[in-house]
Amino acid sequence: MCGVIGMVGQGPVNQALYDGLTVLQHRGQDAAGIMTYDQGRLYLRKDNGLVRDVFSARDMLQLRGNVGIGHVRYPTAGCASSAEAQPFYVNSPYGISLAHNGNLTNADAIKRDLYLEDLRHINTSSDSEILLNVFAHELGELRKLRVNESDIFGAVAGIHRRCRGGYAAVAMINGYGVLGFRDPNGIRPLCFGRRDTGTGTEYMIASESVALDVLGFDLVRDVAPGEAVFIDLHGRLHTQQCADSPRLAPCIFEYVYLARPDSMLDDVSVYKSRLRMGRMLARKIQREWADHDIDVVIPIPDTSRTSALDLANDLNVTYREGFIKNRYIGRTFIMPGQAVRQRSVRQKLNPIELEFRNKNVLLVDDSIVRGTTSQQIIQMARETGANKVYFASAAPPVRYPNVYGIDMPAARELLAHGRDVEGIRRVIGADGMIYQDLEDLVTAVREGNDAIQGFDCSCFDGEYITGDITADYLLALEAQRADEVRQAREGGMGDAGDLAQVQASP
Ligand SMILES: O=P(O)(O)OC[C@H]1O[C@H](OP(=O)(O)OP(=O)(O)O)[C@H](O)[C@@H]1O
Ligand SMILES: NC(=O)CC[C@H](N)C(=O)O
Ligand SMILES: [Mg+2]
Repeated sequence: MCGVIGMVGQGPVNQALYDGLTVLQHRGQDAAGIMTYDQGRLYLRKDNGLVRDVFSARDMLQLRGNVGIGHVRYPTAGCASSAEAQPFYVNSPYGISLAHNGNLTNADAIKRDLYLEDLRHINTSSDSEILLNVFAHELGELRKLRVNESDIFGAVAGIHRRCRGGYAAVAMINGYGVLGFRDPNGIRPLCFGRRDTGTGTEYMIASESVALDVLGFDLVRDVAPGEAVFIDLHGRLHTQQCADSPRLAPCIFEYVYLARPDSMLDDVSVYKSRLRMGRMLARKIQREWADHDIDVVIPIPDTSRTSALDLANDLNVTYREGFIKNRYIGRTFIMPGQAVRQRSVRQKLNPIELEFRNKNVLLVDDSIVRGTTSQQIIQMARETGANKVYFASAAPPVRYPNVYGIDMPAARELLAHGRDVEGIRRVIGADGMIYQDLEDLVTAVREGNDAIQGFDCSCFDGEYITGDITADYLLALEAQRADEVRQAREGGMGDAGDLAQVQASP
C-alpha cells in the first residue's frame, strides 16, 4: 500500500504535494517522488527515502507549476531500487506520468503483450510501469493530436479490460490535467476533495482523506470502483464510470492497520471501525472467557491503541499505556527485510515497568502477521515482571498471502499459516490468546457504511476477489518475493535494469 496524491491548483502545488505526502507517509517509507507540470514541461524529483529526506529546498524550487502528482512507496513488485520510485514517466503520447497504489496480478502477461503487440519496452520490474504503459497505449491508439475527456475515460476503460488486481492511481497528462482512477473492485482507496480560493477552485485526489483534511480541502467523496475523475488545466472536474460491472469490495486490512485512524475510507471512519473492533473483541472475551483475571489492557503502539481503548472500556478493565514508542522510528511491518523489522521492534517500543510488575496483562495488537512484534513484546513484558501475559488480536489470523498491494507474498512467512490458535500461542509464548472472528471484523467495518457489498478479506480467508489467483500464481509469487529470495537477489539495492544506477556509474 503506497500513497498517491494529485492536484490541480490555482498557484504552485509543490508545497501542498510535499505536505500531503508527509501525511501519507504511513503508507510507504521506502521511496518518494513528485512530478509537476508547468507550461509544457514536466519536472521530476524521486528517490529512495522518507519524504523529508528526498526533497531538498532546491528540489522543491525546481518542482514548478500549478499541477502535479506524488507518491510514497512500499514495494510489492519489482525491487527496491530508486529507479522504481514513482511517479513513472513515458513520453508518448503527450508525456504521461503515473503513481500507483496496488498490485497487478497479471503483470507478466501484460508485459509480454506490451512488448509483442504494442511494441513497448518496460525498463524496470515494476508493475506500475506496466500500468502506465497500458494507459499510454490505449490513449495513443486513438492517433489524435488532441484528446478530450471522453478519450481519456475510454483509455481508463481499456486499462480495466486489460489489467487485473488492485490499482488506485493518479496520472498527469502533459497539457491536459490530472486523472485519478480505481480498479473495478475498489480494492485500494482513493478519494478527492476541493478547496475554494480567491482565484478559483482547486482539486486534490489522494489515497486517504486525511491528506485533504490537513491541507484544508473538503472531502467531496471517494472515487467509485471503476470510476475515473479528471481535473483539467482550468480546474474543471469531470467524472465517469469506466468499468462494465463495478462492485465495491475494499481491502479490509486498510481498516485494520494500513490507513490512518483519522481518515474516512469509502464513507467509513477508520477510527470508529477500530473502536468497534475493540468492542467486538471484548464481547468475545466475555463470551468465551467470562472468568478472566486480566488486571490491565495494554496496547502495542501505535495502530492498536484505538481498538484496545474500547476493548478495555467494554471489558471494564483498566487501560494503560505500558509501551512508549520512539516517535522517530517508522512502522515496522512495512520495513523491507526481516532483520531490520526484528531490530526495529526493540528500538521502537520500551516498557514502563510499573504497568507490568506482578500484573496479569492483556496485550492488544491490531493484527499479527509475521509475529515479529508479538514474540518480542511478550518477552519484554515478562522481563519487566508481568505475572501472566495474554495476547489479543483485533483482526483474525493472517493465513494467506496478499496479492493486491500489501507485501505479504509468502504463506510460510505468516505466523498463522498452518497453525491453529493454540499453536500460535505456543510460538509467541503467551499464557492465553484470543483472535477476532472474521465475521465480527466485517461487521465492525460495515456498520460504518452498509452499502459496501463485500470486502477483500483474502489474507484472512484465502478468497481472492479478482478470481484469477491460482496456486501456481502464489507459488511463483513466493519464489519471486519471499524474504530470503529478495535478500539474496537484492543484497544491496538495484538490479540490472536500473537505468538510474547505470547512468550514475563512471
Ligand atoms: O506480526 P508482525 O509481522 O510484527 O506485524 C504486525 C505488527 O506490525 C504493525 O505495526 P507497525 O510497527 O508496522 O506499525 P504501527 O506503529 O502503526 O503499529 C502492526 O500494527 C502490528 O503491530
Ligand atoms: N504498495 C504498493 O501499492 C506498491 C505499488 C507497486 N506495486 C510497487 O511495488 O511499487
Ligand atoms: Mg503495530
